[in-house]
Formats: sequence, C-alpha cells, structure tokens
Amino acid sequence: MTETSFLQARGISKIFPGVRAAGVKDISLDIEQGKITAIIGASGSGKSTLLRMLFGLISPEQGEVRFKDERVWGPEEKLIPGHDSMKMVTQHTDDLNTFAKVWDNVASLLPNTNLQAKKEKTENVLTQLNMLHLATKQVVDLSGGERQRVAIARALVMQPEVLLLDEPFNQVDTSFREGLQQDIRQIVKDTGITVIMVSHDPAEVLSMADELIVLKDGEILEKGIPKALYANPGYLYTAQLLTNCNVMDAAEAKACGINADKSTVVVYPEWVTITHSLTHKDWTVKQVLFKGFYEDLILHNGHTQLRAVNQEKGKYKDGDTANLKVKKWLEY
Ligand SMILES: Nc1ncnc2c1ncn2[C@@H]1O[C@H](COP(=O)(O)OP(=O)(O)OP(=O)(O)O)[C@@H](O)[C@H]1O
Repeated sequence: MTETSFLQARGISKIFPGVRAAGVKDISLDIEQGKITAIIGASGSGKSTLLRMLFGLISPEQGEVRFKDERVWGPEEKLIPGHDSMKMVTQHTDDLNTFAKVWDNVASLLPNTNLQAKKEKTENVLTQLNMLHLATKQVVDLSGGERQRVAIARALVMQPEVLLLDEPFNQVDTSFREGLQQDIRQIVKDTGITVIMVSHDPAEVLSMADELIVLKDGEILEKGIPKALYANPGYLYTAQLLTNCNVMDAAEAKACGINADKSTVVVYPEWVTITHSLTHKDWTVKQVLFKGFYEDLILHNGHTQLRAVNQEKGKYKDGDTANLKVKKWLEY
C-alpha cells in the first residue's frame, strides 16, 4: 500500500437532477493519513456532497471511493451507512442526549465489556477536548460551543481513523472556535487521526489545514498547502475564498501604480502600504474600520476603492489624504 492510498476517490460523480444539475463531477483525490485536509468552495460547490461520498453516506453514480485499498460501500450496500473507521460531525448536534450528563453522552457509545477501558477512554477524550470539568453537567446546560465539543468527543471516543467535520464550528463564537481548532490540531498531532473538514471560514482553513482542496461547480479547481495557495492562488475564485481582497480592472490598477498585462488585478489589503501625504492628494481615507489589533482603511481616489491594512492604529482618520504603494499583486 502506498502512502497516498489511505483514502482515495477515483472519478466520483453524483449529479442531483434539477434546474442546474448540480453535485460533484468526476473528482479524483488522495487524502494523506494523519493530516488535516480542508475542502473549500462557494456555497453549492459540492463540499458536503463530496464529504458524504468519502464517508459512504452517498453512493457515487460513477467512480469509487477506497479506504486502505478497499471499496467504501454506499448506503444501499450497508445496514448502517458510513464507513466503520470514520466518524462525521456536522453543525447539527442532534444526536446528543440533552438531558444526560456529558460523561454519559460520551461513555454510552462504548461497550460494557471492559468497564475500566470504558472509563479510561471517556476520560482521555474529555481531557483531550478540555472538558473533563464539564463531565457531570447535563448537555442542556451547555453553550453551543460546548455542545459541539461533546459531539466531537462522541466521535473521537470511538477511535475512528478518519474524522469528517462538516462546518462543525459554524454556530460557535470566535473565542470558542479558536480553542476548538487548536485542540483538534493537537489531537491530530498526538493521535495521528486523519481529519477532513469542510469550512467557509478562511482564517479557519488557513490556520488548521495541511492541505486545501478548492471546489468550484462540483469540480476540483486547484489544491495545495495553505501558505502556497494563499500567496499565489491560480484563480481569482480561490483568492476571493481565502481573503477579502481588492479586485480591479487594468485601468483601476494603473491608478494604483500597477502596470498589468492581464485584465483582472488582485491586491490583498496587506500588500498596500500607505503614508500620510500633503502633496499627493489622489487617495482619501474614506473610512477607518477598527479591527482590534489593526485597522482596515477604505481608500478612495474618485474612481477606485481600495482596502488596506493599517497596523499603526490611530494614525489615520476619515478625510485624510494619503500616498499609497502596492508591494505585490496578482493578475488573472
Ligand atoms: N439531496 C439533494 N437533492 C438535490 N440537490 C442536492 C441535494 N444535495 C445537494 N444538492 C445540490 O447539490 C449542490 C451541492 O450541494 P452541497 O451541499 O454539496 O454544496 P456545499 O458546497 O456543501 O454548499 P454549502 O456551502 O451551501 O453547504 C447544491 O446545488 C445543492 O443544492
């Protein structure tokens, strides 16, 4: 078995009939063991369908999914749909028993054949997810973020080889989200579990994933490691998924000092440097948006609007004139 044959899809398709026959079209991919792979794409691009096919919840109409060189069976071929070595967590934590304690929600999934092992496994997983202190609380008394942790603990206690996460942090507020993301990264490091996640959040996929797969209209547009894809996305679509970038035509780019060969120019906000200027009055600060440890400046030159990151908070106010320089840009 080669390293790349851990989990693989070969030419899988699933088209849902309708006005715009949508779904997943002829996808082939290899998921590396012990890594976090994130599937990103616009709404309706087929992310969830792909994840569900990898798990065996949807049968491909063409092609096949293989896990450790064996076919992943679809729901028609298996009594309990979903591969036994995989577990999936979505944003809907419906299968939690809200009136039972956290401990029982997790432990109840394990057999009673070895009570000591049952206790140890439950304790381990609650410790890994930093929720041992909540063990005796009823789920009904937990916050949305804590409930998501219970759902993940229930998946992990079964010691799956693959954990599939379909936007599991959607309902979780930012502070909770980051803690959970860190814990999952740590669990991957400690246990070697393989994670495949679907997410809309650029910050989340960039910080968590080892590999990104970009889906567009049911097909893989490109893939790569987050740093490389962020720095040099092959498509405008990817750049817009990964960052709130400035998109201009060649004439607008010229006003920013860019001589572009192609028709579309992309400038990330952090690639714009600004200096106060009393002589160059081309650009005016239209808005200063406080972002915590930095500011976003919305600059205007009469025709073009540009978003720039400013680390020197308080330096600019609405109406200031500014000189700007673009350090880097992408052309499409
Ligand atoms: N059971 C279904 N029946 C009909 N069409 C479906 C079904 N499931 C998905 N689709 C369609 O297939 C396309 C892909 O859906 P999917 O949920 O995989 O996309 P997604 O990228 O996960 O979207 P989102 O980010 O909005 O969740 C969409 O156009 C969707 O409407």
